[in-house]
Amino acid sequence: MFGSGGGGGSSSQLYDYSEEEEDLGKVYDRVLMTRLLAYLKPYRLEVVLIVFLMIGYTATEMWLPYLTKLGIDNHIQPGNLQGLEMIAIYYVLVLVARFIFTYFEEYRMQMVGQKAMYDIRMSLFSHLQRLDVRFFDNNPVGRLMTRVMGDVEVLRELFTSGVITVFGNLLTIFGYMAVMLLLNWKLALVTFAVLPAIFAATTVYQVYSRRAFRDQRKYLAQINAFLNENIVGMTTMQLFAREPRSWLQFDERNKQYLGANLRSIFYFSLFSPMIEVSGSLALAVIIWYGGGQVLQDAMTFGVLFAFIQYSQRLFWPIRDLSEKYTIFQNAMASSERIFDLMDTEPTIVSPTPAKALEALNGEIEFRNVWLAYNAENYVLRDVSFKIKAGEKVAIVGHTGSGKTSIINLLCRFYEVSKGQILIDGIDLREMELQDLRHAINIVQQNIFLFSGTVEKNIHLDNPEISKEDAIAAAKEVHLDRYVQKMPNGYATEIKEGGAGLSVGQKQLVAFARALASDPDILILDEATSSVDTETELLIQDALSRLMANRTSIAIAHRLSTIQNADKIIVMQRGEIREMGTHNELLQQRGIYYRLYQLQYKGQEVG
Ligand SMILES: Nc1ncnc2c1ncn2[C@@H]1O[C@H](COP(=O)(O)OP(=O)(O)OP(=O)(O)O)[C@@H](O)[C@H]1O
Repeated sequence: MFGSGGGGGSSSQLYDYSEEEEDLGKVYDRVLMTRLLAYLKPYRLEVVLIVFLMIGYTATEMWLPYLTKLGIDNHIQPGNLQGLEMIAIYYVLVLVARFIFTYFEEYRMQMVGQKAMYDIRMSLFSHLQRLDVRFFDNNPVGRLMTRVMGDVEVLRELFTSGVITVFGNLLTIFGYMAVMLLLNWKLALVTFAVLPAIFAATTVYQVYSRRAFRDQRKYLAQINAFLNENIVGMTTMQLFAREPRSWLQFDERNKQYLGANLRSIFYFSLFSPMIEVSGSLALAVIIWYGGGQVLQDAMTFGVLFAFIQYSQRLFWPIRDLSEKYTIFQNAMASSERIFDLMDTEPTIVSPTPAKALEALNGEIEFRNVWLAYNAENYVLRDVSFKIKAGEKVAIVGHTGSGKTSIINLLCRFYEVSKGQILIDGIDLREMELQDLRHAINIVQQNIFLFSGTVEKNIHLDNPEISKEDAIAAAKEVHLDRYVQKMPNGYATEIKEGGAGLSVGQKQLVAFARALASDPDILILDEATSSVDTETELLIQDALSRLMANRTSIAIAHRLSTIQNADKIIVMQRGEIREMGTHNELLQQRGIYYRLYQLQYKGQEVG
């Protein structure tokens, strides 16, 4: 008995994705199979057609040896050439029919498989889009990519050469056996005597190849994860001259993968001739027993000749079936992981019914808010504050003090553990998520630019933002002057991740993006990286334009931002320790004062 597939669970080790590849799992699981077959439902007519094509193929295929028997027994042996050409014509016609059946069956089957995979990929992707940030914290990109592309590809094999062809294989096997029994049941039974040997060879092959196969998948997953991490982190690796170490680590994984591949090939190389030998054994038996019968006139030579062909054709579907075993096993493991992902429900969802939001004023209140990302490990403790509509607030504090966490909660990327967050007096949890995210715009520290034009990176395909709006926003935040210098202006293609733009330019693109969407509340996670003085002045001016006439919260790293703030919230170890204006807080000579001396004072000019 095989254990059920691993699935789920997060790995803390760097490259260890093995736990989810450990078990190859069951060959057949009714629940999984039912869910999988549901994806064939929209194509059930196609499937019925494929089954008919398959029956047609098997039926035509079975005629071929029989026609040779007719030719030998009725014409060649008695020396009666009349009608032999008709048999030759029939033979060709049957071959053509078989070709047509094969072509349509194969084409339709691949098409249904591809369409079903398209559907699964779409539902996986839209499911991923609904999942909340916490899920992505725990699931590395590599793993999710494997789900959407790798695991789904395994299922394609199940749909195209698994489910339906098993039926075809069984049909062929039983069809041939029936015809052989009808032609000469004694010779048929003698031929079938070889079948146990084939089944034994197949079983042995399955047992040994399974382990090799499992290792293959495990090591491949590890190589993928390793490659992913190393390519993404190539610059850091080169900077720290880690190439030789990484080379050795890759070599080790590559060797393991090679070993598993070779083992798998070894078993297959052994299995293939074993099937061949069994086939030849059947041939020997037929010649020996059948030949004897022909000499005793108990059987015609044509039947013997047909039997030789039937027996050879019988072994291919049997061998095919043994390969299906692996396909089923893989598909069950993959589908278990895919459904695991599909069954992961987002924890942060819109309520039903949600409160309808008219235009927001942008008043924010945190009421005794607590947050723990993990268990009872609170990173925000009893945080309470109010921000009036249109106020500019700066949050400051040492690293890890909980500044980003406040923003994460306000955008409802995470749920509060205790307490309440209200916008215009409405609890976030009572709002439609779409409405909330529409009302808030966040300029993050790591600005994400999509591959596409500058213009697209500003309006992000939002139909409410026209090209003119996008350009106006770019002008307002001083991005325009840089875009004008680009080869194609706003139509200039930006590479994925914004490679080719400077840090300052990227920030301006993000500002233009935020301004164009005209949010009620603006959140700014200020970048710490410094830019040249000229750009810095442009950024500061852009910022003040961006923040004008709307509620804004900034995790502040700029002196200008804190000086311009109506209120500064000072965080320490997850708690609000001080709150007030720049001057008020300086006078208190408390945490802010020290922080100011350490972090901000140096930015003072003159
Ligand atoms: N996704 C997460 N899962 C678990 N713990 C987290 C997560 N994000 C942050 N933390 C933890 O919560 C605490 C507060 O982190 P937070 O990012 O809010 O601090 P911060 O003040 O914004 O720090 P920085 O100035 O360095 O960005 C830290 O101890 C951090 O390790």
